[in-house]
Amino acid sequence: MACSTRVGAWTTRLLRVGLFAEESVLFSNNAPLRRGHCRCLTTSRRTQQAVESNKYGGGGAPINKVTLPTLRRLKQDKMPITMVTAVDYPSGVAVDRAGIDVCLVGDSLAMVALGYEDTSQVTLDDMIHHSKAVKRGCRRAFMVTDMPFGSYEVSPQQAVQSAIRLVKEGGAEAVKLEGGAEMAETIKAITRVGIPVLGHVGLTPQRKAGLGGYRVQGTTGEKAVQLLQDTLALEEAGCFAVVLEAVPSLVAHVISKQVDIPTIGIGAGPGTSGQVLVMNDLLGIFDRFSPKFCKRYAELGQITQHALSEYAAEVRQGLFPAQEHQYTIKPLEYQRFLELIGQEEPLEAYA
Ligand SMILES: Nc1nc(=O)c2c([nH]1)NC[C@@H]1CN(c3ccc(C(=O)N[C@@H](CCC(=O)O)C(=O)O)cc3)CN21
Ligand SMILES: CC(C)C(=O)C(=O)O
Repeated sequence: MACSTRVGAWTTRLLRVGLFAEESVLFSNNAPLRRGHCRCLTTSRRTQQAVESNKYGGGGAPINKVTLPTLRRLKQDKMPITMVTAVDYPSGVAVDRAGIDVCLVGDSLAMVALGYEDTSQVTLDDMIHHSKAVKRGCRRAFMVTDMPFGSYEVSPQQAVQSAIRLVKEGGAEAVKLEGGAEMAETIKAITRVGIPVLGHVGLTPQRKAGLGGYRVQGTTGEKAVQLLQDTLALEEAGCFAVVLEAVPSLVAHVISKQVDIPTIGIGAGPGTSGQVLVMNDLLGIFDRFSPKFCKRYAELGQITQHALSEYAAEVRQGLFPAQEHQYTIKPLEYQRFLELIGQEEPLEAYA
């Protein structure tokens, strides 16, 4: 029984990778598998079809597009939902190629892409501009855009108008907004016009000043109850999932068990239905702060710095461009060129 459950989970896992990764090493005939007993799955017809169908059809939606039912199914199958932020076309492409389920155009782009101190100054127009770029690269993942501070708090009407712009102009498939029970009416108004809403409780960065900084939330019994009530209110209001940010793992786990919708954690431990990180943090290209919850999977900041310094040094030393980076002209044409401009002396050879 336990064994078949495990194989079942692995079937799902393998199918997901096959469905979503553009060049899946797991499916090449002699690629090593992490679990030997699942090798038979690599040759199953369904899997093969999944790999072959993993191509974008002429301008239409990719065959294996992630939708709300996909996310519900992942939670049902106890498969962790993966979510990461993107801010532009290349990061959108990277999310899609990695087979990430949800691509968040988070308002953290204020800090990681625009250099603001916090997320308070980023505008709806900024979010639309970045969403458009991400969407051009990210077509398979489900794209959610953050409603920026000031674009939804005034009234449900204001929120609906802003959400419609994010969908219509930015290409968002859903919107995310921060806050608990007090946002219920707003969430109902947005979902009523057919726009899915992702909730966000715990550390809500747009309320940084009110929270007294970027601090862990729900750390007392009473505060944890409040967090649970807020999450239940968001579910009741119609959110398709809720982000839990910077809360103790035990609290996030209990909350996740109490709601039917998926919970996506950032600094909320492994007991949620999924995880989200800011791409710049996990790639090591943001160094203004490093929250405890962030794991750096690469040091691209260092790699970038090294590459740029080396380029500058090579240009200064005359090592770049080398022969292989240059275009040529036929000798006779070059001769003709010199004659036409009346230049008799051939130039000195390059240094
Ligand atoms: N690059 C980036 N990554 C993020 O995760 C992120 C942003 N930007 N911008 C918007 C918010 C701000 N976030 C933050 C920022 C700092 C901490 C932080 O330093 N937290 C302390 C907690 C201290 C405590 O309360 O004990 C930590 O040590 O993790 C947490 C979340 C999350 N969001
Ligand atoms: C940290 C994530 C959840 C976010 O809200 C953002 O990137 O803005």
